[in-house]
Amino acid sequence: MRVRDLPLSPSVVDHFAERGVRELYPPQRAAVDAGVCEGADVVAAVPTASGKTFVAQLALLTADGPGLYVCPLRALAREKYETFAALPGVDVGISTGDFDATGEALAGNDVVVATSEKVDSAIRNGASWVDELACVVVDEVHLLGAKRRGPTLEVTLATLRRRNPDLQTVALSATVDNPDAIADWLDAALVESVWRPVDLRTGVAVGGEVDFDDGTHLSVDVDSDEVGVAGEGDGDDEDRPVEESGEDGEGDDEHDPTEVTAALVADAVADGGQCLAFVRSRREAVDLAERLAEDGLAAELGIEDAAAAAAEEATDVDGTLPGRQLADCLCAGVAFHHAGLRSGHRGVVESAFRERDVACICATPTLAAGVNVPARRVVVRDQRRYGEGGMAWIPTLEVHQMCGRAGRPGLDPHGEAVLVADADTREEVRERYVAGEPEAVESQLADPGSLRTHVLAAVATDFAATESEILDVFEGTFYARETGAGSLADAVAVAVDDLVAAGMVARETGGVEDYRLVATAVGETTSKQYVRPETGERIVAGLRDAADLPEATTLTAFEVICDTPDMQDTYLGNAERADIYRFARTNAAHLTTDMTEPDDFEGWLESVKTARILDEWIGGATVEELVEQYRIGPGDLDSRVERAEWLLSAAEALGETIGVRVPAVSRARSRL
Ligand SMILES: Nc1ncnc2c1ncn2[C@@H]1O[C@H](COP(=O)(O)OP(=O)(O)OP(=O)(O)O)[C@@H](O)[C@H]1O
Repeated sequence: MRVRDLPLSPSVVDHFAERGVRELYPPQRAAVDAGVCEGADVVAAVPTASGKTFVAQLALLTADGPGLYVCPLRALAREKYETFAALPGVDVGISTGDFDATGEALAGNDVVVATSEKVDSAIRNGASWVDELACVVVDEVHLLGAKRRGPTLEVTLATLRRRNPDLQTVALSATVDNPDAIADWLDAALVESVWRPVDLRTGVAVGGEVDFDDGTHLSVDVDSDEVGVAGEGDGDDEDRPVEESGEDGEGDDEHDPTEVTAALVADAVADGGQCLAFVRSRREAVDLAERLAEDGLAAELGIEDAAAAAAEEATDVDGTLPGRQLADCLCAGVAFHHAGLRSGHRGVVESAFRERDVACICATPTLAAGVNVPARRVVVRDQRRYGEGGMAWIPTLEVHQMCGRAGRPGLDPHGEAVLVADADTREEVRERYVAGEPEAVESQLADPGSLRTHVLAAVATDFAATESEILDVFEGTFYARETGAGSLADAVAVAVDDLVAAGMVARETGGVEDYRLVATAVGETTSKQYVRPETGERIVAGLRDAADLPEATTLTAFEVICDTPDMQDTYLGNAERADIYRFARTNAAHLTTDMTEPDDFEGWLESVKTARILDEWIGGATVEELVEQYRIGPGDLDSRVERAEWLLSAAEALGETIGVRVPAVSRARSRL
């Protein structure tokens, strides 16, 4: 099937032809056969990098009105926005920030690219453009199974479909175990395929010997003189401490996973190929990159000048320690990539890799989630990482997404993914990740925190005034389709009680169930400001306490907003604990929490650390100084500043709602 035979304008056909897209890939053809160009609801579950974006574009370009492309990650939204904006004659808008705005400016666009949080927020704030949509495309729909994002995604999609029964829904998924359940939920045709534009072979390495699943074998020379650097884990999820990782081969360089990885990378680069190497934590990514930088990969690939230019670009972003480390690695043709890097640095790394100015990126699994960086060989050095219950195997779905980055269409005869194991883990690694199926997607809507948030939103937007009406709102969710909305009844009742106790919802007498649920003024503001009920409650209490302090300062304002579940945790190392403790004691007069009060003292001290960082930031400290002093990633600082702006603006709105004015809040916000 040819692109020019599709119902697309000639300029759009030319646009695709210029990018080498003339014939449809088999899964794309299947999506067309399923009616994606004629308004049909379609779920496409296909491997990484097999052309899902084109299916999205087909649906959006042929829809009978404006389209919405919902994307789980902001970094990805920007990339997709640029892809769509390049289409001739299509007006594209993007909406990823400003949690409390309706985004009415988006109304005139043909296509809007947004995160599900943004769409949810727009709905809560009464945006009318969502009712005009003809088509919604949800990318990475398997993220329904993610703890916080998943419930927002399914409730938002259910709400859009309830408000607009003619809405065409197209959902794109990685290969998962139950795509039929997702298709069932959306009453959509299922396109399921394992086809890939480049064949992928996956192998397990023990020492320098790799056995691939297609029966082929590869031997690489592992340098047994090197002393491995894997050994001091520091942080994942991504910045929590991790148990030592040298377990797989300490004292035996032949099996040191880092040296095996280095040998696999060197082998691919010697053959002119680029690599991605995945490790469990940020620290490991930096350590591995620094180790690989010793191997002269830039010279091997003949990219010294381009590598030096990429390093210069990285230096231009900032002068922080991670920035300098990155620039040094880039000079040697190697990079690292993780969520603690600033988006500017991540952008330099991604585009340098696409331009072939970097031989290898050492990354945490976040890179595998959607960013388009195909490589000849992918090496997954770590398959276990630290989680809530200790070291645990990484989900198969995630490892498959990493492996799926192997193989560049038209350039490589096949992609290669290698999982580094040892003699003891070889079989388990093979069974889990080579022979094993990815996990099924499971709804997380029953999680009490998520349910409280979405119950409050349903009441505050007047979609529901009784518990049974709340269940009606949830009727269209994946959870309800899988287990029946009725099974949520008890959990919804608990959520309502919690919200009443928190002063977010009130029971007014009268109505079909003898009472009506209404949002209190605080509940309404909390929902509109897009903060969680627990955050709203903490801010309200904090503002009242702050108003009673002899002198509330900007530190007070930051302490209040940092001690909420909507602010990210900031890791507090052993060495810093005493210092932050002293800081809290010295500044006790400016804090709303007495040191004897918190149930979770550690958590509160972490909040004080974040508050202190933000207070120093508005006091004029540079990114370089803060990164150095608090061992925080520059990207982490950026994201905390951004969240602080949002939470301070929510605090101002809540202060207005309860009639409590704390000038320090506005001062902190304007200085931020
Ligand atoms: N029919 C086609 N012919 C040639 N190239 C194509 C075709 N369809 C897509 N491509 C190219 O294949 C590459 C991967 O496509 P795309 O990014 O859409 O994959 P994806 O499935 O969305 O990946 P991800 O798993 O990252 O979401 C892109 O460079 C795209 O231009």
